[in-house]
Amino acid sequence: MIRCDVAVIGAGTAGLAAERAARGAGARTVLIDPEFNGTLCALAGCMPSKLLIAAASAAHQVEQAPRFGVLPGPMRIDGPRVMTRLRAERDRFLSFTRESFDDLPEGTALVGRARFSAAQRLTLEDGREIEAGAIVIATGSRPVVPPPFRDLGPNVMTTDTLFELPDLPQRLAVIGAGPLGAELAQAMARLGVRVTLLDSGDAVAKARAPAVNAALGAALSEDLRLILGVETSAERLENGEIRVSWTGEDGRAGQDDFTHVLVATGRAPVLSGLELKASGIDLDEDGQPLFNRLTMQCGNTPVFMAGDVAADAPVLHEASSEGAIAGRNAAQFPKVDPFERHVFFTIAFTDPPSAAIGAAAKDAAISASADYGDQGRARVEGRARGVLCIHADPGGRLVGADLCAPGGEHLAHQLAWAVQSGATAAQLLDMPFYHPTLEEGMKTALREICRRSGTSEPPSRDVGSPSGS
Ligand SMILES: Cc1cc2nc3c(=O)[nH]c(=O)nc-3n(C[C@H](O)[C@H](O)[C@H](O)COP(=O)(O)OP(=O)(O)OC[C@H]3O[C@@H](n4cnc5c(N)ncnc54)[C@H](O)[C@@H]3O)c2cc1C
Ligand SMILES: NC(=O)c1ccc[n+]([C@@H]2O[C@H](COP(=O)([O-])OP(=O)(O)OC[C@H]3O[C@@H](n4cnc5c(N)ncnc54)[C@H](O)[C@@H]3O)[C@@H](O)[C@H]2O)c1
Repeated sequence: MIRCDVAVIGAGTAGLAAERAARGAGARTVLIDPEFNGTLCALAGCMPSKLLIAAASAAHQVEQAPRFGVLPGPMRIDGPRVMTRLRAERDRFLSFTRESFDDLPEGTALVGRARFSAAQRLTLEDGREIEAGAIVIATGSRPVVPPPFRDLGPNVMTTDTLFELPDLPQRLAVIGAGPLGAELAQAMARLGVRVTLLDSGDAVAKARAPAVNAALGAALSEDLRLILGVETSAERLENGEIRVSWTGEDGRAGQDDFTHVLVATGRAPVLSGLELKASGIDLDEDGQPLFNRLTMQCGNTPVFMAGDVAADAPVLHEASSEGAIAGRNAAQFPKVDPFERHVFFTIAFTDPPSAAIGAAAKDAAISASADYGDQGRARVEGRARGVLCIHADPGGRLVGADLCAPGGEHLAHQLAWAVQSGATAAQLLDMPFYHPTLEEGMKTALREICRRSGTSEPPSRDVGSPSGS
C-alpha cells in the first residue's frame, strides 16, 4: 500500500502540471503512467504535426518564389529526409519531457496502469494499491476510428502512426477536415502528396463563421481535393491500397484508390479501464465524468479532471492550465477554489492559419469584418487572402473573433488577449499600429465596431489609412 496526498493518473501535459502544482502546494504526490514515454504533444501531437507543416511551408515558399522573380530551379522533395528530420526534432522535444520525469522526487513516478478500486484508492496491474487524499484523472484522449476504417491494415493510419512513416505517402485520403485533418492534409499536399480531404460535415477546421469557412476552404482547395458533406466507406484492395468511396445527400458520389488513409475524425477521452464506478463520481449519460470547469472537481468528491480526458477544451494550453487548477485543488482538498478560465481559443495551423476566439458571431451584438484579400502587407508578401471577423457587445467591448488570414496565429493571440482583458474596439485603436503590418488590417473591423456601437474612435488618432495598410 502506497499512501499519498495526491495521486495523478497519466503523465501527459495535464498530469505533469497537476503533479507539479500539487507538490508545489506541499502535497506528497505520486504520478502514475504505464509508459512514461513522453506527452502526446511531444510524441504524436503538436510538435510532430508542426514539424511536418514546417517542411511543407519550406516547399511552398520555394514553389511560390518565381512570383517574386526568384527562380530556384526544379524542386525535389526527399520524403525520407522530411520524415527523418521530423522524428529527429520530435525526439529532441520528447527527450525534454522524459528528462522532466527524471526530475521527479524519488518514489513519485509509478509505472503502471491505474484503475479505481474505491473512492480514494487506486490499483495497478501488478497489485500495488495507492491510497490518496485526492486523485487527478489526466489520462488524455485517443483517436476515434469509425467502423469502415477499422482493420484495414497499417496503411490506414491515425496521428498515432502517421509520424512513424519512413517516407511520404503517394496518394493520401484524409478522413475528417477538423483542425487536425485540415492542417495535416494541406502539409502533405504541399510536400507533393496527392491528397483528398473528406468530411461528413460542411465546415473545415471546425470554422464557426461562414466567411472563414469559405476562405479556408478556398485556400485548401488550391492544394488538395476537398470534398465536404459526404459519408465515406473504405475497403482494402489486394495490392494493399485502400479504396475510399463517398456519397453526398445531393447525389454526389465518387471513389478513388489511395496508398494511405489518415483517419482524423476526432478524439475521445481515455476513460475505459479506469473503473469509474468505484470512484464514486457522477457520470453523464455518455459515461463522461461531471465536473466543475472552474475547480476541475467532480461533484464534491476528492476526484479531479485535467486535460483532454475532460473533453472540455482539448488543446495544449488548457491541458496545462487544467492540470494546475486540478493539482492545486487536489492538494488543498476539501478546500476547493474556483479559478478563472482562459477565453476559448483554438488555432488550426493551416495556411492561412484559422482561429476561433471567445464568443461566435451569433452570440454577439456586433460582428465586423476585415478583408485580407487586398491588405497592404499581405499583398507585399504575395499572401493576400482571407478574412478576420471581430465580435463585440453593444458597447463595443470585444467578445470574440473568427479568422483565416495571413499571420493568423499572431493576430489571434492579440485578439484573444484583448477579449480576455475586456478591451473595447476604441481602446485597441488607441494602441500603436506599426506600418506596414498585418495587424493594421484589424483596424477596418475595429472602426466598424466603434461606428456601430456609437463609441468614438480615440480623438488623438488619425482616422485615415496610410497607403499599404
Ligand atoms: C496531431 C495532433 C496535433 C495537435 N496539435 C495541437 C496544437 O498545435 N496546439 C494545441 O494546443 N493542441 C494540439 N493538439 C492537442 C494537444 O496535443 C492535447 O490537447 C494535449 O496534448 C493533451 O494533453 P493530456 O495531458 O490531456 O494528454 P496526454 O499527453 O495524452 O497524457 C495522457 C497520459 O495518460 C496516460 N494514461 C492513460 N490511461 C492511463 C491509466 N489508466 N493509468 C495511468 N496512466 C494512463 C497515458 O499513457 C498518457 O501518458 C494536437 C493533438 C494532436 C493529436
Ligand atoms: N492546431 C490545434 O490547435 C489542434 C490541432 C489538432 C488538434 N487539435 C485538437 O485535437 C482534437 C482532435 O482534432 P480533430 O481534428 O481530429 O477532431 P475534431 O473533432 O475537431 O474534427 C473531426 C472532423 O471529422 C469529421 N468527421 C467525423 N466523423 C467523420 C466520418 N465518419 N467521416 C468523415 N468526417 C468525419 C467531423 O465532421 C469534423 O470536421 C480537437 O479537439 C482539437 O481541439 C488542436
